[in-house]
Amino acid sequence: MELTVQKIDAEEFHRQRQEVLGQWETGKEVNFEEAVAYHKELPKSKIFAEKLAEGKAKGITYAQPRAGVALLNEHIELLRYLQDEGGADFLPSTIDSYTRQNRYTEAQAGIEESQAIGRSMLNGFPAVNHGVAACRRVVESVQVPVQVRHGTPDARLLAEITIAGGFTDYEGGGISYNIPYSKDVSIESTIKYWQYVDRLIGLYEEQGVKINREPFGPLTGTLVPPAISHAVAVIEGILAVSQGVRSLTLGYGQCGNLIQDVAALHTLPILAEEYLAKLGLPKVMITTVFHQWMGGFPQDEAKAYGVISWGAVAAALAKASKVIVKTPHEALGIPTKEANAAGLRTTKQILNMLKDQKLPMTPELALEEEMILAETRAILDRVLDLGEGDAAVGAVRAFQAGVIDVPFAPSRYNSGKILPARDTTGAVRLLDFGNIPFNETIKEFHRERIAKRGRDEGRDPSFQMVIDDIYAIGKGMLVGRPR
Ligand SMILES: CCC[C@H]1O[C@@H](n2cnc3c(N)ncnc32)[C@H](O)[C@@H]1O
Repeated sequence: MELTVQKIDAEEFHRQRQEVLGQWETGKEVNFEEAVAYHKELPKSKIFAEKLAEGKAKGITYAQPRAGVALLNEHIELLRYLQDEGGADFLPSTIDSYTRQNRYTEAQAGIEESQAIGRSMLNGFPAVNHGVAACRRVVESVQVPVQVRHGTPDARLLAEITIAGGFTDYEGGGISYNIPYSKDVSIESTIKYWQYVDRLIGLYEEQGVKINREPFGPLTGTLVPPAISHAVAVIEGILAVSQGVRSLTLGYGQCGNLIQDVAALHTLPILAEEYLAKLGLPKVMITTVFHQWMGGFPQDEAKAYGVISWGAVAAALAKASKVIVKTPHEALGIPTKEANAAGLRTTKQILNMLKDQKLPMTPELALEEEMILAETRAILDRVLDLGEGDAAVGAVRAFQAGVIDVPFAPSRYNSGKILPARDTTGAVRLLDFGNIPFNETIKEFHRERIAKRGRDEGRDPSFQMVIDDIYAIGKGMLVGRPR
């Protein structure tokens, strides 16, 4: 099938579906018509898009953790704990790494090992192996909507199983779950895999079943400038809506400078609506998700709570629809349920205290918003030029040309020529622009701010700044100042 943004035709979808449902034995549990009927029985309180719409109308910022363990009963116990003790407004099921790589045989071995040893030997919930009925037990065991969170390049079977299993939100995308998660998988192949996922959700939507889609905003989560992650988020939104998705949560990973982060959250939905309209695509519900700092964390738990709190402040002042919460065990590994719940309570304390405040518009905030809009438009317009109007073709060509370039990405399909560094206020700028299509005005904006940092620190801007910034937060700072 040649790459196109156009809706997958019914025959091609059906052909793929036979193959996908045969990839593991639990695929035969999926019955689309039965699953539609199951979804229609779900109470409104368990439908992600409905709760997001309520929150959007009331200006609420919801809190959601990441969480997943190998065995079904323990996973349910974990989610209930995060709901009851953490106050989670939404729940995840974070999927294990074997399942993310379609290695269901190893996932099965991990389940058996976990049963034998009595603790989770997988770093997430192996939903494909557990199957549809088990997913429904998860959904029926909690009071709030549940979302599939993962990092799967070929996420087709996982989508079939979990959506038939009652999950009402599905994270990821053909770019955002490739570039940061794979080394050697073509962008064309993962865009196609994810067009299947979005078409499946389009088919549910056509039956009146709302399934929300959340492209993975942070990408590598390491000094990713807002315009880069916004460009990917908007493209994945275009690809999803083109297949029939009607409810999108677009995401952004905290960078750490409050003005920049608030400007990023304000501009993301504006850009999405602008480009969906430009391409003549239908209006859809757009919400936003703010990810608390995705880079290196301090080991000291008190400092970790500081980072978590700062992420909660930025999410609240940006009026994000949802914030994804970190835990004080971030520097250590998979958090205990107690640590996970603690991160949630810290976050909700901040959200509750700040819910009646907002960051006033200032010249600095207005300028930051103007720059993010101009930068993202420069990238997206070039993507559409390269694709001759087709966002799917344009995305592949844009990565080939380095027009989209994600810092610190493992994928060999990513140019890796750009180099980000913080300016003296901690905002993320570009030290090296690679082939990103920014005009001289934009480049000067970045250069002069990084030059100012150099003067403040008595050193020439260099790669050392980048290295210092990568370790800064883990060492208790934001800007990687020289010792
Ligand atoms: C984008 C994913 C990175 C983040 O995702 C967290 N993460 C991964 N797997 C689990 C899990 N099984 N339970 C709780 N958190 C998890 C990591 O800590 C990190 O913050």
